[in-house]
Amino acid sequence: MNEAKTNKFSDQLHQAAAPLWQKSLHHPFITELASGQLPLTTFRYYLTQDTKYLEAFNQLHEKTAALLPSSQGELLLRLAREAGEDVQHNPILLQVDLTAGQIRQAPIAPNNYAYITHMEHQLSLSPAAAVAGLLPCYWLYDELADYWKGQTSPIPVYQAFFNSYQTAGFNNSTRLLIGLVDDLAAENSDLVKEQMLTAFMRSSRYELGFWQMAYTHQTWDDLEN
Ligand SMILES: Cc1ncc(CN)c(N)n1
Repeated sequence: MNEAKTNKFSDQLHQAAAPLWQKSLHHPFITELASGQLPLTTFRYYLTQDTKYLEAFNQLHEKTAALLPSSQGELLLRLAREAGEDVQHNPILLQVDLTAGQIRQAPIAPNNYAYITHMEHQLSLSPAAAVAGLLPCYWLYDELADYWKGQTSPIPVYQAFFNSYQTAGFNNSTRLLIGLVDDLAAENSDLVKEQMLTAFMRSSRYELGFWQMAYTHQTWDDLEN
């Protein structure tokens, strides 16, 4: 076994989150996307919430980059640009006739709100925790993309969604962010590393919650029941 690999902080993170990520991989939202059985209204709900999420996520990159030394901040902004998730020009939104106005008018759902708020909170703890909180968004979808390589959905727009994450740009951005997290862990104290682990695990839970939120079309009224 490669000792350098097993000593990496990101390996610890991956190991801790693996059971949660397995649940994401096998969530009914994902399996029904692949089988083609997912209702289009559910996919539209997901895309509506995801567009709001990605807008906030882009801003979080900028806020986090501003707290990092300039070389690390520039790297963070570059990998976000090169990941290929362009919320302004997402062809999948066009394919399901989802307009910017419809997305704006839809209320943000509780899990989405909590996930974004959680990532924003990390900014007040440490830049390293903020970066670690961003990582599951890349890394989980990169693993999903790998899993999706063997799948073909009978619904073309669901297949287009799978394909959109199977790009060298997304994979490369994920690798760069993992490297940045490892660098930050190496530079920081045990206390900060603990913050990083907590931020990463909570983001992983909110990722799993995101599928469930979309699958059930979660609303704020649901919190009363
Ligand atoms: C909620 C969520 N998590 C992750 C990704 C992929 N960056 C995404 N688009 N949306």
